[in-house]
This record gives sequence, structure tokens and C-alpha cells, in this order.
Amino acid sequence: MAVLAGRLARRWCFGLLRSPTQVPALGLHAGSPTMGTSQKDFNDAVSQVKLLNEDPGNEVKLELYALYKQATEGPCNVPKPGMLDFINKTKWDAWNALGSLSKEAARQKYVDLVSSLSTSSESPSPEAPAADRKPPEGNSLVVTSEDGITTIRLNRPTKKNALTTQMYHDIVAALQAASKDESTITVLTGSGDYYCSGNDLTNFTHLSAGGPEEMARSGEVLLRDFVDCLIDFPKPLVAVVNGPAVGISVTILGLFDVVYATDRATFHTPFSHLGQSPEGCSSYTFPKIMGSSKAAEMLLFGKKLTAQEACARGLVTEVFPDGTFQKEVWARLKAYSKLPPNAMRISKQIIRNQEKEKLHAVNAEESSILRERWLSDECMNAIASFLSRKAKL
Ligand SMILES: CCCCCC/C=C/C(=O)SCCNC(=O)CCNC(=O)[C@H](O)C(C)(C)COP(=O)(O)OP(=O)(O)OC[C@H]1O[C@@H](n2cnc3c(N)ncnc32)[C@H](O)[C@@H]1OP(=O)(O)O
Repeated sequence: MAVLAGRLARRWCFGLLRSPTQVPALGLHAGSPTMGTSQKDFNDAVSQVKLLNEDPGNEVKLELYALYKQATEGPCNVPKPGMLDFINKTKWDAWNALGSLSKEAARQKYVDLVSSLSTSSESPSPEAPAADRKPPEGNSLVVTSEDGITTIRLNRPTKKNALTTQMYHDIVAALQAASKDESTITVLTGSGDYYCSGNDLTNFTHLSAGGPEEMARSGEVLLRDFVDCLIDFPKPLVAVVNGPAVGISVTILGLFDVVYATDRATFHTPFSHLGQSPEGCSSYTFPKIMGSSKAAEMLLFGKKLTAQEACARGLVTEVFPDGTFQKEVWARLKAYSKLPPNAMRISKQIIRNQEKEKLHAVNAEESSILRERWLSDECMNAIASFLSRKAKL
């Protein structure tokens, strides 16, 4: 349990705590006095934590939190927070893991830990070389319009372009704008080595006052709106799959008009592994595109396809060698973008209109089923598992 708590903390729990001065947000208040020889040292250490030059990192912050609670309140005897209250549960786990450690021993460990941090932060290491530093997470979505093509680029390469809640909203807004702009073709692609790793699993940790039920309810609405927008998109919609694709970034491909992929791309829908169920209308489009047994292999068993396999199954239009992928694809799209826009729009309408109603109904049903799935133990355990790094899909 202690290991899990530590891992959870390292992965995501304290993502909100960017500055060491925010450590008190964990509950590290200089509270009631503690007895014993290290009382003053302990109080000094509590003050010192707030003055550290460098962020000690989430794992250390969690350790500090647990030791502080043990030193000031003794062994953990408060009720365990609910499974979905990830942050408080992780803090509780860390405190509880200290078992019957005495207050005095906890104070001593706290003081020793702070002292080791203070020493290391007094001698700052030279700045890391640029290649070792991760670029800042700036604009997660970049929209450009050029040569008759509006490009919506997922731009979180350090997170494999995982989709945050904000990004779903931004993609909807970008599609709405693209449907009315001067461009003839709209493209979705990714920055970096991945196309998209699907839904950002930390979306599940952002609980509002309404708790998990509210999170699931708003997730259902957002998912439905996002997919509806793809179903109704009036212009040719092209996916330029620049690398591996996971989850919802794969399922929605059935709603695109054309899908070009690098030969480095893979296509993976690990819904059962995550205790979830298909979305993006894939429960309807995949059997239609590739036949029901091939669709089941992907959607039920999470079989990962190579780009060539996805092309053979009809999910991908054409595969290009990675070395020439960008050049070849964009040259082709530029040529297509010069075709008469109204003709393309009308042709798309004829093709899609036949099943639009069906697609909207499927989307509504998939979204509603997912709302229930998100509240299931299977789903919550799988997400906690990913966040704790126990499982890599
Ligand atoms: C409105 C809501 C709609 C929801 C609809 C339902 C949607 C369902 C889905 O999309 S299900 C699919 C969800 N995605 C996943 O399960 C993928 C999870 N990620 C992985 O398995 C791996 O990260 C990987 C295989 C994509 C890449 O592995 P690797 O090459 O080893 O890289 P890292 O794991 O080190 O990843 C780098 C960095 O990115 C973070 N990250 C990657 N994917 C996600 C993700 N989906 N959610 C959150 N974070 C992700 C990863 O944690 C690393 O972060 P770090 O650098 O450690 O801070």
C-alpha cells in the first residue's frame, strides 16, 4: 500500500503543487506543539520547508506530509477517503503506512529529511542541457490555416498528446470555426512521436464538488458533444496519423473521410483493460468497416494493429514510409484542397447523410453507457493502476 501511495503521488497527486511554498496546502500547518527534545528542531524544520529553493518533488512532499501528520497527530485513525477521492486517499495511505511509528521518531525523521533537502538546495546544480529539459506545456492545441487546409494539431508531445478536458472543448471550437472558414479541407494531426494517447487519464482525478457522479455526468455530455461535432462536420475531414494512436483517437477515425498513416503508427483501443467501453461511434463504424469479428478483436480484446493491418481492415486509407510521410501527405492534401469546395461538401453530405441519424443515436448510447462504466470499480481500479504506473498498456 505504501508503495502504491508513493507511486500515485509521484505520478499525479501533487501535480497541483508546483511550488514548495505550497506544501502547507497538504495540511502542513505549524499546529499544536509537540513534546520532546526535538520540538524546536521540528518547528524550525516546518518553517524551513517553506523556504526551500527547489521543489523537492511530489514523492518527498508526500513523505513530508505523512511524517508531519504522524509527528503532530500520531498514528492515522481518521476514516479512509473514498476510492475516487484520489488525492486525499493517497495522502491517507502515506500517513497510514507509517503505522505505529512514535511521534518523536516521526519528528526526528521529518527533521532529518528537511535537513537533507536544505543541504541539497544550497548547492544548486548547473542548469540542465537543453536536450534534457522538457519543453513547457504551452498551447495544447494549435490551429493553423494555409493553402486551403485548416490543421488542428494536438500539441502535448510530452504527454503523447493525451486529450485533456480543455482540449475536447478546444477541438469542438476549432471544428466549428473550420466548418465556416475559407478552407476546403480540415486535418487533425499530432506533434512529436505520437498521434494521440487517447483520453488523458488524469481527467478522472479532477473531481468537482458534485463528486464522481458529477464528473461522469459532465464527461458524458462532453463526449457526446465532441463526437456529435465530428458526425456533423460538413467538409472533408482528414486524419494525418503521425505515430501511435490510442483509445478515442482511434475510435473516431471511423468518422473521418480519409486516414493517412505513417508506417510507424499503431492503432489500439484498450477499453476492456480500462474497464471502459467503446465510444466515438466505433461500436457501429468498426463492424461496418472491418467486419464484426475483427472489430471485436480490437474493441473487446484491445488488439493493437500495425498501420498495415489497419489499412488492410479499411480503417486507414493509405500507409506511407515514415521518412517521407509528411512530405508526401501534405503534397497530396495541397492538391486535393484545390478541388471545388462545394462539390466536395455536397459529395460528403450524400455519403454521410444516409447514416447521420444512426450515428447520433449510437453516440448517445455509447456516451450514456460510458457514464456508468466510469463509476465502476473495474474502471476506477484500472485508472488508479495506470496512474500508479503498475500497468503500461
Ligand atoms: C470527455 C471524456 C471522453 C473520454 C472518452 C473515453 C476515452 C477513452 C480512451 O481514450 S481510452 C485510452 C486512454 N489512454 C491510455 O490508456 C493510454 C495510457 N498511456 C500509456 O499506456 C502509455 O503512456 C503510452 C503507451 C501511450 C506511451 O508509453 P511510453 O512511450 O512509455 O511513454 P510514457 O508512458 O512515459 O508517457 C509519457 C508521458 O505521457 C503521459 N501519458 C501518456 N498517455 C497518457 C494518458 N492517456 N493520460 C495521461 N497521461 C498520459 C505519461 O503518464 C507520461 O507522463 P510523465 O512524463 O511520466 O509525467
